[in-house]
Amino acid sequence: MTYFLGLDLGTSAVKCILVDDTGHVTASHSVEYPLYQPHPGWAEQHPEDWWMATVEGIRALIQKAGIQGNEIAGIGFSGQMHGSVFLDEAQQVIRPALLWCDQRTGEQCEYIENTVGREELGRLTGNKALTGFTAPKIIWLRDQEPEHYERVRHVLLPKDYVRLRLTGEFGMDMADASGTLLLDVAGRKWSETVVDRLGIPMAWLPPLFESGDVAGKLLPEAAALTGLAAGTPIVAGGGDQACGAVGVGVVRHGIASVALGTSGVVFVHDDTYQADEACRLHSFCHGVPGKWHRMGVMLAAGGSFQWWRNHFAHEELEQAKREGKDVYEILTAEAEAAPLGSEGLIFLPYLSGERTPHPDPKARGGFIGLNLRHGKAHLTRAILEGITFGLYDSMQLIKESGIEVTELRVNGGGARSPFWRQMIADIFGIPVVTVNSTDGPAYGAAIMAASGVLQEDITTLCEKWIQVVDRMEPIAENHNRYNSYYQIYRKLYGTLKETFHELSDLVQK
Ligand SMILES: Nc1ncnc2c1ncn2[C@@H]1O[C@H](COP(=O)(O)OP(=O)(O)O)[C@@H](O)[C@H]1O
Ligand SMILES: O=C(CO)[C@@H](O)[C@H](O)COP(=O)(O)O
Repeated sequence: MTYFLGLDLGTSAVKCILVDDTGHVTASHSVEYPLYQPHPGWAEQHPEDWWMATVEGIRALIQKAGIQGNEIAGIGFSGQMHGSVFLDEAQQVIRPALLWCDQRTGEQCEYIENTVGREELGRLTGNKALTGFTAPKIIWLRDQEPEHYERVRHVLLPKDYVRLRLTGEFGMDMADASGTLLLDVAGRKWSETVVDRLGIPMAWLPPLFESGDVAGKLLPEAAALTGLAAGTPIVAGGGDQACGAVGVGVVRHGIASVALGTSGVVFVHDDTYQADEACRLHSFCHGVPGKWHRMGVMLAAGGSFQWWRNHFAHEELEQAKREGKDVYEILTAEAEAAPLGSEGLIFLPYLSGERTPHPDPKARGGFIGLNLRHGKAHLTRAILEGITFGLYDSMQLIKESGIEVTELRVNGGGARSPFWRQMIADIFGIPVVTVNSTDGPAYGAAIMAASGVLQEDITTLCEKWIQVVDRMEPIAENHNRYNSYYQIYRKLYGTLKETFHELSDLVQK
């Protein structure tokens, strides 16, 4: 049997899946690694942790599946986007990587917009300067750690660093490169103008590939460590959002994906390059060669729910341990018992600041409307509702761009919950569909690997391999009731913005 290996280097773990040549997932294995927050708003990881976890994950997967490494015909890589891996002349990591959710680069974003010109930047890259993107991180290093900046010879994104260790080759796919703010997204090439105006040496940036292109072959030493066969082809893969969309079949108009990972994303496919003047949505290259996509990104979607679990779900964590259950299932069951609208309680999910639709690193979270009747179940439900309202904000921008969406395909950890899926259908007023693969980005990466090795296009493979297994219709009455809450939700950021900034500044002092 021939297999393809899909790897997703996520924020919390690397997820490894094995897919056979009919598209069936035969085994999976995840290995977690830590995230460091040395200061408020900072988020870093050690590239060495990604490498060790990937090696361990692949080894364990092969063992679990009971196959030989040489039965794997190709490898595809998905990865958390935007993170900066700085390498020196000897390809050694200079400092921990700054991640997509790191908010330290507000000043550098202003500098970039002033240096390149705000409108010019939008015209050249399709995007505006956002704190999570890679270019502001490079400028931050120049400003704050000049001794490190001096040593930089290569800048890579997270999965591209691990692929370098596997193959010895530098490379980056168009989809992930779009999130650097250095790509001419329309032209699918590095923007010489932006790179030049920011004084970043072009030699630091790797060669570009489409997602299904073979970007290297497995080195013998990496084969010995992982149990794979030397020479196995590795395709360029994609940023996790493009891979996730491919993994649920969002490769044509009319279908949107909703990703509920640590971040939350609403994603639509574009056949041609499209960007709105104000760059309110991200306009990026898709993982489908020659196609594009737009998306709105929330920074703490599943991340808000995870925060709630970590700090306020001690009883549920104990119960989960005792009964061998998933703590999120216990929490969502509690939330389901509270009434729609959480009896007048609204949660604002800006725990990590926000990107879409409020690009504001100083935005903060909150519960609005608390009264004495409210108990824990109300708060848990309000969190899920608030996250979903935040995603619906992105859908409003998509609708305003004239895109009609008739179906939503969910992926990411949050998509496991039928209660949350129905809530999404009800709030959006659009049917929510689940597909046979629940491994979104890793599955998309495996499709890209198969595309590169079998020389079949990604869209055809999606049509062959992906089937709809469940569909939830929106309930009209719930949509109307949620809409009354949403109208209040969408006013709250504007009302509280100044307060958020004052609070954020107090903590920074
Ligand atoms: N059974 C579940 N019900 C609801 N939400 C869940 C469930 N399992 C996981 N989640 C949510 O999914 C998130 C993790 O999603 P995942 O796609 O694994 O994230 P990442 O790729 O960022 O590491 C958790 O933080 C949590 O909010
Ligand atoms: O910043 C973005 C997309 O622009 C995030 O989607 C990251 O790519 C990480 O996502 P998770 O899968 O960890 O939520």
